[in-house]
Amino acid sequence: MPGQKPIKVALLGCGTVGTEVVRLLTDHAADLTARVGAPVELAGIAVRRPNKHREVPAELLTTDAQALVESDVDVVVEVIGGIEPTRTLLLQALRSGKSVVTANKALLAEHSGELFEAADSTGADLYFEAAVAGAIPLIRPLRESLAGDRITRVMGIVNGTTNFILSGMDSTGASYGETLEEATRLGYAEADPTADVDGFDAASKAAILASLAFHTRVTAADVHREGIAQVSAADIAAAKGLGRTVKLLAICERVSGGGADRNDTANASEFISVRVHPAMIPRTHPLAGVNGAFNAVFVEADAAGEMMFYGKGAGGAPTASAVLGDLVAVARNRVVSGRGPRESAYAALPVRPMGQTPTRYHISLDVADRPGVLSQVAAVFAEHDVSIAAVRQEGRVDDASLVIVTHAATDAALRSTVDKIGGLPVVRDVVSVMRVEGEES
Ligand SMILES: NC(=O)C1=CN([C@@H]2O[C@H](COP(=O)(O)OP(=O)(O)OC[C@H]3O[C@@H](n4cnc5c(N)ncnc54)[C@H](O)[C@@H]3O)[C@@H](O)[C@H]2O)C=CC1
Ligand SMILES: N[C@@H](CC=O)C(=O)O
Ligand code: NA
Repeated sequence: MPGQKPIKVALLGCGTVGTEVVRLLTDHAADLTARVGAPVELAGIAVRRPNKHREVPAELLTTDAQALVESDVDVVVEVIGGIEPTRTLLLQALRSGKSVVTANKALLAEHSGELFEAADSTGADLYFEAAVAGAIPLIRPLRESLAGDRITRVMGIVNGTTNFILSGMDSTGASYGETLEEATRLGYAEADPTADVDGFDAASKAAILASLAFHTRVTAADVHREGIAQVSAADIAAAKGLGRTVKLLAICERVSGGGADRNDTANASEFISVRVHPAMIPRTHPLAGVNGAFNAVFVEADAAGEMMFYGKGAGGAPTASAVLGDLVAVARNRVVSGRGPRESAYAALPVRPMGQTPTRYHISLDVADRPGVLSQVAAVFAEHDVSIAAVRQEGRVDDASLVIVTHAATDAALRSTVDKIGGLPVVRDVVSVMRVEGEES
């Protein structure tokens, strides 16, 4: 592209992902120029400690991220993470007409509204493929490919660290601590791994997916969130014994209801439900075979039917691949003075609280092996209006295990049922209580 003005890029952050972004930009410079139609030039890299980055050209490093954003660049690529200073830096970039590419799901899940408004104020692009499911193309399919369809459900495994831990516990019996350490060493875990383990990372991703799928602004605060800290070896063993496995699922659903006011969930004609929690799924379910740091997401749409997206959801290189894809897209837009998709939140569907979202449960109990136990337990379920779908009892010498799977029940009904059952003299221990997904109800 002789004579074509270069697209100048500011990179904010040079950790696990940033280092790989620099490598891909450098290694693929000629191809990127050909694909964009102009040279893509790294103008500077903002870091905290320049002496820790011997792998990147020293003359590009700066500790002044704000000055870099204010300089004569076209695109700001943000791979620092967290809310501040990134929110301020990206608002500044967008308000001065610079396109932004970010991998920062935590920021998008809380502040996408103001970021999109800042982008609209100047016609800048905001792209974020890396923010959900790393390398897997998922944001672009939802924002563009499926923009003409009606998406009804998005469900999947969107956190590599927790999937690495749960699949390790399931296959090798490895301890929770060991696998978390390994996930951190491999660059999957967030700077603070509690964001992964407590489900915050998956909840941010669920908020982004639900916003795109349902044309509604959904924030992390709208997402019901449970992490994996409470998943015990007993839960994993109970699941295995019944041909199931435990996964941390992000589930975004369109649900019919009975009004149109976003805050009036009792009378809305359509809601959405957005939740992240561990669940037992059948070992035959396609998500059961998604192991290690891999992610997989099912999307169901009226006309398209069912689709599954699978691949590497974490790690430096896979995430950098998604960042580079976005960089090429925004750079191409600048070359032709075009623009990518804006925010689409016109539907503004109400989010149904988890308390009104029934799910199925698996309950394992250690009980005394004597006549009448099952009827005592069943009576407590009936008393709380929780309907039993299946029961399995296995006797041992002096005690037995009782496994119950319910039809869909609310959290509140299930909790009071389990509390009362735990207090029955014939129940020795409530071994495991977990939601069940992926089975016919
Ligand atoms: N590691 C992964 O697998 C994935 C990460 N992401 C997201 O990518 C972003 C970056 O993640 P990682 O590279 O893993 O994190 P990291 O912690 O390895 O890198 C972040 C870097 O930013 C630097 N930094 C912090 N504050 C700064 C400031 N004010 N100015 C300049 N540099 C600053 C840190 O020193 C660090 O080197 C996060 O938003 C993360 O959620 C998204 C998908 C996958
Ligand atoms: N910490 C995240 C990284 C990618 O988003 C994960 O484990 O999936
Ligand atoms: Na992605």
